[in-house]
Amino acid sequence: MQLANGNDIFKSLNKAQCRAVSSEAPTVAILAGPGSGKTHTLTSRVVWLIDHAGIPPQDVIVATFTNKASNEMKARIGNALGDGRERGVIIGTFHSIARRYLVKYGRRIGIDPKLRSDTPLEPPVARAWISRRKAKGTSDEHTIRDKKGRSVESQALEKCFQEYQGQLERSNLLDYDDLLVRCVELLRTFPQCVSNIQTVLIDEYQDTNGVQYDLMKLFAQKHRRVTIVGDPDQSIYGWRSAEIKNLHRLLREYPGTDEISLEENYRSSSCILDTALQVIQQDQERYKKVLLPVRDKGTRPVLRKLKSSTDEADWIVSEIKRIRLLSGNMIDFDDFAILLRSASLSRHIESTLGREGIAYRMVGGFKFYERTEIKIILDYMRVIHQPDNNDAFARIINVPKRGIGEITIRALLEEAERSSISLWQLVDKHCRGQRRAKTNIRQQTENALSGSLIKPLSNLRERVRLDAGLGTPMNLVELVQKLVHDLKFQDYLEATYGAEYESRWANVQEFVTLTEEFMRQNHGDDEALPTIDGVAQASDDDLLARFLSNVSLASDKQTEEKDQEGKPLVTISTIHAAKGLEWPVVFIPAVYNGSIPHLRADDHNEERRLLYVAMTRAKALLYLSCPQYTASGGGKTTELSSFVDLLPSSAFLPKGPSFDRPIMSSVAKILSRELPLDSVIYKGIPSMTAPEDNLFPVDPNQPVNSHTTGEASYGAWPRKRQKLQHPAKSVQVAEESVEGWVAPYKTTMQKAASFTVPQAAGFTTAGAHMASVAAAEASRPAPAPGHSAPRRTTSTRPPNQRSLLGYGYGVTNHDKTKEVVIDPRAHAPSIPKRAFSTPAPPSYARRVAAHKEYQLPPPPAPAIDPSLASHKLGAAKLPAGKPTVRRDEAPSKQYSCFSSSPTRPSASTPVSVDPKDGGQGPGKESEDISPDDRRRPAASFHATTVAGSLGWRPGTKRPASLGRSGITPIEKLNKPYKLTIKRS
Ligand SMILES: Nc1ncnc2c1ncn2[C@@H]1O[C@H](COP(=O)(O)OP(=O)(O)OP(=O)(O)O)[C@@H](O)[C@H]1O
Repeated sequence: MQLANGNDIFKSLNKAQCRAVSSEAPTVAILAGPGSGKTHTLTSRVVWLIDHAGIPPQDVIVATFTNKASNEMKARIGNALGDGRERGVIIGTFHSIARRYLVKYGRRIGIDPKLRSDTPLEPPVARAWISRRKAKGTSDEHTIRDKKGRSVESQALEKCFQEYQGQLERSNLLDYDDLLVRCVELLRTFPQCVSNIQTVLIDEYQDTNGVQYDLMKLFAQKHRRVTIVGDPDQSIYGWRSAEIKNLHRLLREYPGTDEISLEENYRSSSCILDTALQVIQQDQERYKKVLLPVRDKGTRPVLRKLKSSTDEADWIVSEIKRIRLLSGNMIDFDDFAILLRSASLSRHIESTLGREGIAYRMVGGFKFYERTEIKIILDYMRVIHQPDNNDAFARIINVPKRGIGEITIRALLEEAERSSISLWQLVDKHCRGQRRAKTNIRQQTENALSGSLIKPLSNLRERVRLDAGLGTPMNLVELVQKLVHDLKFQDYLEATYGAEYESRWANVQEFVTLTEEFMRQNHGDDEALPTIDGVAQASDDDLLARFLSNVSLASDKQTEEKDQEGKPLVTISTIHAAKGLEWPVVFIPAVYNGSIPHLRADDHNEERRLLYVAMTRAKALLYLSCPQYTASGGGKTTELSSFVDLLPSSAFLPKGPSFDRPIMSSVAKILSRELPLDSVIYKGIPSMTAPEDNLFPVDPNQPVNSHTTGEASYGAWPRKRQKLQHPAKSVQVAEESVEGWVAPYKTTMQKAASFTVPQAAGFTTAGAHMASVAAAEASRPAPAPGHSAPRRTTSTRPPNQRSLLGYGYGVTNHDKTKEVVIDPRAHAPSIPKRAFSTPAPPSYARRVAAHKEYQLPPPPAPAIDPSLASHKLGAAKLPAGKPTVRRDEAPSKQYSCFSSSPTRPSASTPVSVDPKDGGQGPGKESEDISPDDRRRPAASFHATTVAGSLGWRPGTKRPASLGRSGITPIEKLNKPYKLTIKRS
């Protein structure tokens, strides 16, 4: 059908969608599965009704579930109509539409147009009861049970309800539920208010509750023209009184409804859809319907098992980076969503994203450190640490309530300022009776403050201070637990937030876990600076101070991210808030019993539907994960969610897929995007990047690969800064696959004199490193005559891990025969296989010697005062000038974190790296250094920082990565080749 502006809205619709859009029936019910185009169809129907059926936009009401959905829908209608007519459509959530009617016509039922909404109500049980009573609409069920399952005396509640309502009316207040209830009252009493409305359309109908159903009917009372779209399988708001039975009610009350089902899923790959359907089909009572995939098969969803929640977060972030890199940025950060059953699960993921400099947005809630309950505890800790922190003290002085009003707090602050003392000191003086006259603080308030704030906090302060000499000091975990206990914080949350309290309490528990982890990771003085002769250092053993500054850095980072408009952001969302949305890649962490299905959920079918909703948000790649323990180094053991456990193991891949060309092409096809050329993809990949999901073992009981193999990776930073390993091991990695070859060019590593000196534990300079390596090499006993030097291993890659060189070319045999054969591409016959077989690394000493052949630039003026040149690194155990340890005695750990990483243009990395990384990442470094460079090991420099002429010397073996023509290694990666590496 051509619109007036020439657009054809039917062009993007299938047959069933076209029928739904142009149905002449007064009532149309479109019931279909996820991704079948319900919202798309509803939007098109609005356009059709306005443009084709000629209904004036202002006579159309469209109710959506969220403001975001209504904004999007309005934009789409506007795009199709193209002439601004969409501005007339009454579109919004039920609440916002109801509010509009009450503001315009509410006076008729005694509502002042300047009505205000929302007011806090206590106690919570009564509040929940009242809310549910209002949500039921005309339903007459007025008894409920409280949280512990006891039936609540409805008479008493009724009285409470009447008093509550009376108070609201006297104050011209409407609470959230009232908006709907009073609008129903208005439209019943004065139907003429909606006499113009010709048609009503409802999105996400399965989540309407009783009063919303009443409203829908009242909006449409004149013409009884209603269109609804919904999916009973996606009903996830039962806990908010959504009623699936509204569907039957509609069919009963609107006979002749045109029921249309949409059977094609346009969103997800067929593999994702199959697995999601297997989950929802476990519910035997559901309304069955057909849902057929339209998209490519794609790859199977991943079910990844990890050791702990911390590992889980690290793995998610490493996978995000892997996908982004190996897709050549075809998939960017805003294509990823991490969907959580509860917001309290976000903390590890937020902190890992922050540490990695990846910006994210939080949908459906606040970021962890911005949550009220967390802010309160932190403020208490700040006051304990520094009682003179006026801001923090003023925020907690009446939280929980101590009978101090705003006016008193202001008066106290002013008095403190006049007297040039802190608020704490002032209140302390009042409480001791040392001060009286100037404030209006009353005696009983003083007592309350003294007993509930000053004394307990002073006491805690004494107990956490190491220098108090009061025996074993209280540690951070004990401090938080004691605070939470003494403040009766659980009761406070319950009394303040009612039904919402559980998720807030879960955040508090998560905060306790955070302190436990902090304690585990900070038992030593990890933040030591080099000691300098004659310059004394203060001891930094105040864990509370360190903890608080880490938190500030992390939360500053979150705040800064607010300003990153236009920048692609990873989305973290609750599953509930993700309804109706879609992303190319979706992660669903914490898939264990207790999380999903949730510990306190009554309705397991609704929990299953939640998982189904989450899984069906994914277009091309879907990842589920389950940590073995809920926290690192301990925590509770978990059990895989029974919804997933019931599925055959063949439904999932045990780890992320290999993103070779065929797989990435299929992903591109599903997303209708263009996959960049291999050469473009390779250019963006730092050398030595592990192309596989191999950073964590598939069996979480096995040790973590990255820590044991030292394989370079773009994965997460090690949680704890690595101590300096013996240099010999680093050499081994640096020399991988280039034995017998003398570097004919200078590398950044050889310009060690120009490096800056990072002064943190675990770091050394490249120069120091090279000198010690040369010394180690020199101290190696010469091989006996007739014996060749012991052969060094050519790779530290584990047998099951593919080299980056193999990416995109179909590696075969890689762990069975210990031989990696990278299939040739047809147009690469000129490079003989043997030329690249088993290249052995040259000695590092020879490379150092080679480096001497080149003239180094004159050394820059010393950055450090020569008088301080005798400084020694504190915790960093630097090798002595002449290492005595022989290479073959070297410890097996590999040092993979050189701070002397050269600055590299970070063209493909739009994320600016914040040196303030929450104290959990690397030390302060140049902001020019891209995150990838930060963790690029020394071994990788040679491929990317070539400064001299290229080419290879006759008589030496050509390195695998350097072609005959002397092209740079990275260019070589962009060319077709055939490579065989024999692993000895
Ligand atoms: N006929 C079609 N041809 C191609 N793509 C379509 C078609 N119909 C819908 N789509 C696309 O399918 C995806 C899902 O559509 P939409 O969000 O409308 O589905 P939905 O049924 O409302 O999903 P859900 O119930 O899961 O929220 C969107 O990306 C949409 O553009």
